[in-house]
Amino acid sequence: MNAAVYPPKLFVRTVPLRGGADSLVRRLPAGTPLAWLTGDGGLVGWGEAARWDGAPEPEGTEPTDTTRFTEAARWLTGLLERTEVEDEVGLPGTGAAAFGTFTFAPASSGSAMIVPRVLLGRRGDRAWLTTVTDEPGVHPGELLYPAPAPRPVGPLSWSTGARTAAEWGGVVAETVARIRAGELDKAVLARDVTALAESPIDVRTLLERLHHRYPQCFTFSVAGMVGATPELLLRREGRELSSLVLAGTRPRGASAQDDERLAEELMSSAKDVEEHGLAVDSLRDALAPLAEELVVPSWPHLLRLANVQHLATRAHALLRPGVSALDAVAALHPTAAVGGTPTAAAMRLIAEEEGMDRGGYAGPVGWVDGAGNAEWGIALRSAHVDGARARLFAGCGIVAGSEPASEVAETESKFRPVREALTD
Ligand SMILES: C=C(O[C@H]1C=CC=C(C(=O)O)[C@@H]1O)C(=O)O
Repeated sequence: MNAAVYPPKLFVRTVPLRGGADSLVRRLPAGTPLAWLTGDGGLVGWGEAARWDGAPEPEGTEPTDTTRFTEAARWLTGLLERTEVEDEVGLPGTGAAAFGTFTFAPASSGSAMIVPRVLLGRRGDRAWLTTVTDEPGVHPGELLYPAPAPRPVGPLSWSTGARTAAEWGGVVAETVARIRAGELDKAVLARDVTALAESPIDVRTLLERLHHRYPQCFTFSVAGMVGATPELLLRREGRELSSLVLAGTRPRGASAQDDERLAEELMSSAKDVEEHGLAVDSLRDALAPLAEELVVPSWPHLLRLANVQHLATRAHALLRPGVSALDAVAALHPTAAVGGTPTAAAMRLIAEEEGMDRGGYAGPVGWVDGAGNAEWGIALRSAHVDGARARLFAGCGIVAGSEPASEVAETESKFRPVREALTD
């Protein structure tokens, strides 16, 4: 059924939670949790009051096609028009809110938007509960039963994805040759590995471990996509937009001295500064037509995570009136941190060379509320979890100066967050 045609009428109520909500994950029932967790708060949800599933575009559709975003935006607008909201809190994420995941490429399946039946949120010392019903005045009073504790994952068997590490190194070498021949400037190539557990994986276990180990990241779970991404495609509050662009990577060092040496090497590497610059340029070019003001620092800073360190640039914009969060998501995806430069040539090369369907990996993932506030990350350091199976993804920006062996090593560092979250 195409839910986009007949969104249901919904009744939404948000109330403050006086006792706070210390661990959002610990409130989640098992099943298919919805989550967006940041250092100091976030949103978790469960149940489905309304859902949109994007139909994949036909094979051969232009890789930069944005139909899935416009369809989702149309569905959301229709839904919000038919929604009655009582909001006693009035913060970003209160009132009507939907979680979403979009595929990297238009011809993949997996784009979805979900309005949960129950949503629990926290921002600083404010916490709230939102309930969504099909009839007015029947909001259940007590929904915060203690949930059963998350289950360990148990033993896993690992297998190669579309390509072995060695084969993928060959693809990197081929891509470097195409870049040096002048076909394009940059392409972000990814590979996958699969883990199979003996019983369905409890996503809450992954969320808890990822959030604990990567508090600066955005830990998410939406329609099977689970991970902890450091890359913020956009945050929209009112008309203010911010974005954190990442590209250029080194591992963390074994000692403080080693760490410092790797950081200095990264900050002064012409190859990484070029790779980063292309990602920043793609964001600036996509955002400029949507913005009245745009501030992009001219030099990146260093972002240190538990597994890797990155070159990072935080951009700020004041959006033109009428530009919605999903308009901005559609315009910004894919930045050259996950696609390449020029975008269309890089998307074609990715489709030809990678030998796999990325699904939601490297696509936008996040949430949007009825007032238009939103946070969307890029689904990196992530896996698609389906029952007992998790398919993990990791990719690297390839430019003329890239070396296959170091790119293979970099993918291993980028698999680590989910690999370790799966390990009891
Ligand atoms: C494509 C990924 O990372 C991107 C984001 C940060 C740094 C990157 C890099 O240095 O290659 C990538 O552009 C990934 O984690 O799968």
